[in-house]
Amino acid sequence: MKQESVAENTPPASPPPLQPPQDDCDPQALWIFGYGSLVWRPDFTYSDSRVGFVRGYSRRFWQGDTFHRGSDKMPGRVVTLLEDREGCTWGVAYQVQGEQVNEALKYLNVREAVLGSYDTKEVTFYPQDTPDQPLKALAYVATPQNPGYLGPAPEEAIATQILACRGFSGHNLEYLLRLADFMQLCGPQAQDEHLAAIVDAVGTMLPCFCPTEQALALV
Ligand SMILES: N[C@@H](CCC(=O)N[C@@H](CS)C(=O)NCC(=O)O)C(=O)O
Repeated sequence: MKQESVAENTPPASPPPLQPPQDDCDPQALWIFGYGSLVWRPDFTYSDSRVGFVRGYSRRFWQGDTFHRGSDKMPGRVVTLLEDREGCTWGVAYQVQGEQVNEALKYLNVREAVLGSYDTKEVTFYPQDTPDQPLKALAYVATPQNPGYLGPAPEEAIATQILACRGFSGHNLEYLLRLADFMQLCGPQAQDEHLAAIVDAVGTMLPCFCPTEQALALV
């Protein structure tokens, strides 16, 4: 068997991993921005949280999901951020400090990157109460280059897909309605026309899909 020198089979040095944005006040701290399921189910330990928004992005149900809210045969639809100069997306920023940082990043790498095909991106987060004191935060964004990306579709078609899908984390309808609940809590200044149009389409179709008591059993 040909003896390869170490140099021949040593993989090229990969670029250093993207360093997540650090909190200026505490270099050990990190803010993580959630705008989909992270809004209601962060499932990692954090020290603080803020409701607020990011500018320059719109939220879209354009990412397919074959694990959490769908399957290989029937992929569900979950949200990603679309670059949009006029866009504004409301969500929750979570501050992690000390050991929480690595624990959160390890957990989210599996949940978001490995299972969800999301990449990380640095965003500027504006807390609702102190929009004049923005924070650098890490967001998980599904780009059009990832294999699960479904892209745009009429809201009625997205609603039909959501009504029909479920995965290991539950029904896709729960994902939609919990996000809609969060947006209700943010108040009238938090608008998401895309989300509202899908919720309206679901409301119109749900009675045709199944009687009310069955619909309630879905979530
Ligand atoms: N990255 C967005 C979306 C996250 C998201 O919804 N990711 C899916 C992975 S495909 C997830 O974690 N789902 C868990 C669930 O549906 O409960 C966020 O910050 O919330």
